[in-house]
Amino acid sequence: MILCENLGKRFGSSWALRGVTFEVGRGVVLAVLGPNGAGKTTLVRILTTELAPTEGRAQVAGFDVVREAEKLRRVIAAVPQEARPIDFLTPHEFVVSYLLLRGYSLKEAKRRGAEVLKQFGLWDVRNREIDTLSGGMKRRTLVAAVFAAEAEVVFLDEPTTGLDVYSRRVVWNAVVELKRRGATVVLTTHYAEEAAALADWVLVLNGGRVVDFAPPAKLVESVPGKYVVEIYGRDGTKLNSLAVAEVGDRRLYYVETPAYVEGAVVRPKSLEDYILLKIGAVGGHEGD
Ligand SMILES: Nc1ncnc2c1ncn2[C@@H]1O[C@H](COP(=O)(O)OP(=O)(O)OP(=O)(O)O)[C@@H](O)[C@H]1O
Repeated sequence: MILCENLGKRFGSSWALRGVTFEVGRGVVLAVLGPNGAGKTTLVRILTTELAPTEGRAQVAGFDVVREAEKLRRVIAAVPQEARPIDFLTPHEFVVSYLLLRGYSLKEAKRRGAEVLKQFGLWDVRNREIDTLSGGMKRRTLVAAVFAAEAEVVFLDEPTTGLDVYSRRVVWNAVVELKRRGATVVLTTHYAEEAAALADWVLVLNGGRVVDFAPPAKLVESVPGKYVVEIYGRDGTKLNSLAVAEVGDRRLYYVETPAYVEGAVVRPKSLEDYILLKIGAVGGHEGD
């Protein structure tokens, strides 16, 4: 359903993406993880036909992103990173007009619109001007419209950034339902727990290169030990740890068995630990 071969994008003299190769099938949720500037948005922009690659090739739903861009646009839907719904419309008007633009009849657009506005907890505010809604509700309106469109491939670039815990889960449910319907979903995120909760496959980018491409559980497995002892401003060298991640004065010790240290937090390892160890160690945090 999505195929990239040696995909690269250069801006001026620097490469935002280089040598990106991977393939995912239908009904798969792919999370793209990586630090700021890793190339996540550039990849999504190429796959949604917004940007042309400098080298390599990519296919989405059987269409080449350059040569068959027109056809491809009909079977995908996307929420770009910083997109906002049109302010002077209401959520109802916005969702219905989005569906009309995508070729739904007015009757179908209204029916489907009502369905998703309820599902996304926007029914009570459906007739308020979007301008008067909170940032999270605006973002939910946008995701609701894209979700309503029943596209074959859906791209969500940081769909839950800035959302409260309830709204985040509303979006998560939408992703699960898209997958259940057989859609392929590409999701960029900075939240490891989001990727762990939703993704079948994770593409990890750093500095424009693929660092890993694997199911989330495999990435967690690659973290040494079973537990993490997090200590702030103190030494934990007596813990016999298998690996250590350092974030300023905070040290994370990866151990086989949980150990008690005063003032420490002990927890099972997670996908976040994979990122801290693998990306934290090699990554540059541009723009942080
Ligand atoms: N239009 C552009 N012109 C020049 N450089 C660009 C352009 N778009 C992106 N870049 C550069 O390409 C690199 C990758 O950027 P991209 O936005 O894809 O990263 P990202 O992983 O989405 O980052 P973030 O997590 O901060 O959103 C960065 O170094 C960025 O500065």
